[in-house]
Amino acid sequence: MSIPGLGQIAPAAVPTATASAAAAPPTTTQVLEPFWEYRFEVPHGSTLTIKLLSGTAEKDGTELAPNTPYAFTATKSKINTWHGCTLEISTPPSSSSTYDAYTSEPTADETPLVSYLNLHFKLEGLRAAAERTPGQMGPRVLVVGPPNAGKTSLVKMLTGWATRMGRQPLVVNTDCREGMLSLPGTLSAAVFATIVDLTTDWGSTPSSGPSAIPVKLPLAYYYGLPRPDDNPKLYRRLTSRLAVASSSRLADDPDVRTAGMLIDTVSINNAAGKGAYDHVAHIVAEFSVNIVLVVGSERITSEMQKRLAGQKTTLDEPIAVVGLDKSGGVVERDASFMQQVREAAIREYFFGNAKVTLSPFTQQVDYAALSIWRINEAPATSSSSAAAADDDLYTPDLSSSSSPPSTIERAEPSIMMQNCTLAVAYAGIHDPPDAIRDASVMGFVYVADVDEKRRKLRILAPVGARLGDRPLLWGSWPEPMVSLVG
Ligand SMILES: Nc1ncnc2c1ncn2[C@@H]1O[C@H](COP(=O)(O)OP(=O)(O)OP(=O)(O)O)[C@@H](O)[C@H]1O
Repeated sequence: MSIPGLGQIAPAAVPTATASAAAAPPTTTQVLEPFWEYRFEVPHGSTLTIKLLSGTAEKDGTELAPNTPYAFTATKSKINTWHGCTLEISTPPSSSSTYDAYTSEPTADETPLVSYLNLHFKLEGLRAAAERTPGQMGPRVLVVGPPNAGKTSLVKMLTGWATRMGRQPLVVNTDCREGMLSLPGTLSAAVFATIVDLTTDWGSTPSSGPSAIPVKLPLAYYYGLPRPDDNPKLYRRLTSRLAVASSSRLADDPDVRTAGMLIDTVSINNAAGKGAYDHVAHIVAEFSVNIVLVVGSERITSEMQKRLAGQKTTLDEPIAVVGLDKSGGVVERDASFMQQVREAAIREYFFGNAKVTLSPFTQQVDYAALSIWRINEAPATSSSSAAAADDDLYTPDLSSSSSPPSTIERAEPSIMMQNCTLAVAYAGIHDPPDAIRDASVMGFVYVADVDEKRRKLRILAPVGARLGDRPLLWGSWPEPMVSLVG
């Protein structure tokens, strides 16, 4: 069997479990030659444990410690090696299923990992140059591409490699469908100065419990809708807020400034119209992006080159658009897999994971005690998009002087809120709607039950603070869960 760009697949599983050890987890060893990668898919409810027996290996840029078991669940990913390694793979009997494991032929000029690593060294050169020149910023890199191109994986690898070289990049997630160190529906940014917990996506969402891996505290804004086009004005408003906060973080901290930014984005699919490119152009302008990486699409690469031709950043630097190959190993994650991932993230936020158990506080709250604000969908109308279309590139229309009308409105609690996750805004309940809309997120609460007769809500919160003191933002993403508590 052959995977485009990665040559011949050579299954290299060598069973080591003996027939007599029937109760022991089935264990195999995988021997990986230099540049090979081991791909695995673990469904929900299953666990796959990987231990590095010898050599060196990494997952998305973060090295595996030797002889340490890493348990993966509900994930599709890979372990790769530059120098060769031996991995021990075990699947506990309780696992309902596991997928086949593969290794790929070591073809250095066919694996995009080598070009990704070269790119990292190029970025490293820019960081070193920024270090030599006081006040200069390191690269601000934006990763775009079609769905399932490996964009997030690339951002993770560049982050992992940068932190291993002692850099402290600011990593920004503008993909509202997935959360980074936060729940889905949020746009967030965090400085990565230490390693990522490689059994999770980006590391766990900061919670009230202890953690073995240093916790990264993100700055997050709640968008609460699945697509930027569901409310383009709000999406741009919040990305602009995030950009302002990110730029000031870079200005304040020389280590972060020289490391620069790595920004993940929402996918641009084939049917994407001008709006999708306008969102990208907005992010390029607001974050002063000087390198746009396009993964796995010549069409998007040439569209971006056309749109950004001759453009300069606010610092008067040219903007480079670089097309990169997609890895043949990237897998599609279907809607139900992703829904389970979102549910697991919410569950983990309140109840912890296999390593840390959390006990959320449950409170009965009167309707009248809460200040809840609904985030509405407000797709661009044809007249407003026509107005925006008069310029091929992004025209900044969201400066603080021309604030858009508020896109949130006061909501009376209702049964519609049952099983919804609400964001707690860093604002006062008497603040004007625009200030509440623009506020960053303190945390989340979950509506376990709505009693319409008694006009009470049963709410789960990670800490026992009074809920009436802060406005709560109610969006439609992440979607209501089946039920978090019995
Ligand atoms: N070489 C690989 N081998 C196996 N799995 C991989 C490989 N590269 C990426 N993946 C997995 O493929 C899935 C999709 O990758 P990723 O999330 O990076 O893509 P994306 O372009 O960001 O997706 P989206 O369109 O959802 O934003 C992830 O589960 C990722 O871990």
